[in-house]
Amino acid sequence: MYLLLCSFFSFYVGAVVLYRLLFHPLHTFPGPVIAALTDWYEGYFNIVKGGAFITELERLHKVYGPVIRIGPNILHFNDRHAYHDMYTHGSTLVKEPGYYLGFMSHAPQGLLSICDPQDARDRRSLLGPMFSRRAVLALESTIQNKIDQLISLIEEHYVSPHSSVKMSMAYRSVTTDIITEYCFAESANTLTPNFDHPIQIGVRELGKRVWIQRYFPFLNSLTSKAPPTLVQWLFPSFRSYVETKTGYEKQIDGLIRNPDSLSSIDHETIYHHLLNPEDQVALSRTTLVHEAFTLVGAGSDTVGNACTVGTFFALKNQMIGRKLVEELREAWPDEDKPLSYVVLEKLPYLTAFIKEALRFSVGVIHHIPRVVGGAPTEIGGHKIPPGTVVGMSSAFLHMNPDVFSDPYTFNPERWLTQDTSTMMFDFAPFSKGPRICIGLNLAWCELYLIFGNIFRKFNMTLLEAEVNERTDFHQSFKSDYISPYWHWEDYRVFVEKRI
Ligand code: HEM
Repeated sequence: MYLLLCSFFSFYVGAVVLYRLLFHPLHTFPGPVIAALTDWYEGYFNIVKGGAFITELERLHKVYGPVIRIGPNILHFNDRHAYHDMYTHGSTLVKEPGYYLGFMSHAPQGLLSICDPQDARDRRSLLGPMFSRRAVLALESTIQNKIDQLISLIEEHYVSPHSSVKMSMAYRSVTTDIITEYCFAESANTLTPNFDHPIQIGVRELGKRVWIQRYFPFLNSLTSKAPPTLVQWLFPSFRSYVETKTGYEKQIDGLIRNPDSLSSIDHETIYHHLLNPEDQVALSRTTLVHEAFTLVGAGSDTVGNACTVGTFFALKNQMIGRKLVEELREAWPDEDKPLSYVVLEKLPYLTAFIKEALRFSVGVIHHIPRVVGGAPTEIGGHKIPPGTVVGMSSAFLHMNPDVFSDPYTFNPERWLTQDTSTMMFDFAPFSKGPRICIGLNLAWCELYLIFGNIFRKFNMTLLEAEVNERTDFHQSFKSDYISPYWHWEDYRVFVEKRI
């Protein structure tokens, strides 16, 4: 019996190997043999090598060319035309459920994980008004208030030659407080003097487990079904997740019990749009909790990351920092009076700087996988069979020397040239097409206000000793945990008040 089972198993494995190597519709695409056989090729780099698949992709494209087979049924491209075929014009391609329901297994009913195009359109139509430019301008003062809190904390605790600020944590604290206040009119209040609120520490730690969650989503189902106290006891690092979830549930339960209380909330929130939608079925309590997790997750680290990267390069290259400050000082002579977003966004150097920060910080560094629909589709000049999973990390788009000359140099000046249309077409920090980031208006506003205030009000100096000079994409200076993790991101700065 044992022998029979072994023979059957060997026969099965042999047949799968033969099929994947010789008969699978993707068998003519180049790539490592092991990747053609198993999805665990990518899994190995993601989990065992700590987010190193992005570096491996760079190597593979050098060896095999612009299109490579990175899994039995997955192709990765390094070709700007392919990017636009998949995302910009790719409304027929849909999100790949295995990926989204895996890494978002704590919030599968939130917008980010919705794969069906009609369902996504429905949800976007509910959330869209909350994140329109008009809505962002209407809530600008709530964003500015949080930035004022950040400025006060830095002034009170760090304007001294004896202390320094870890900017990544300062930025993540302010962006978390902004997104929670903006969405719920209830800030998470993570802006604390040491910028070490447990939510911040927890999120960064849990972020590094995103690949475990992606490949073993059932672990999340288990923890979400178990009593919260047991989860916290078994996994102390889940504490902030459990507490955050309980906080969302409390607010949502209160609103469901007493919908009239919506009118007494300080300002418009997502619940004004999501509770009792006019032309859609009411969203369940679970869906509301998942949406809250999605918006906070998508809207905090991303902006914090762009701020961390931009500040690093503005301080590393003093010329960039000087130009920023000169422009800000001229436009904003009295720093005690706030300067509005609509004025800041007209400043050419600040605008160029923010675009460069977004280009360099990439946004979402992992390729965002899409599935080819019912008919073969042309992508980057290749006929791709239905059912194939395709993708391209926007790091390859942003670091393409044919469009962004000397791409590994952080250079805001590139955006000050006459014609930036080709660069703008390939500028995709928020992705493109029907599933483009829904929070991009809010993100731009935050970036102008945060950079504007920080560089106008403080003179910052990088603690050189802590800085790893490597900023090119060919070295292992970054990790792909869906968001990028920069190995130098924990740099610290000395701060002086600018007079
Ligand atoms: C610099 C800041 C930001 C960057 C670089 C960024 C980047 C992105 C990218 C690349 C996507 C596509 C992801 C995918 O298809 O898998 C996305 C989607 C999304 N983003 Fe952002 N984002 C930023 C800020 C925000 C903010 C402030 C919010 C707050 C509301 C937000 C909410 C979302 C949501 C809900 C989605 C899913 C949209 C959908 O699937 O239809 N993002 N973002």
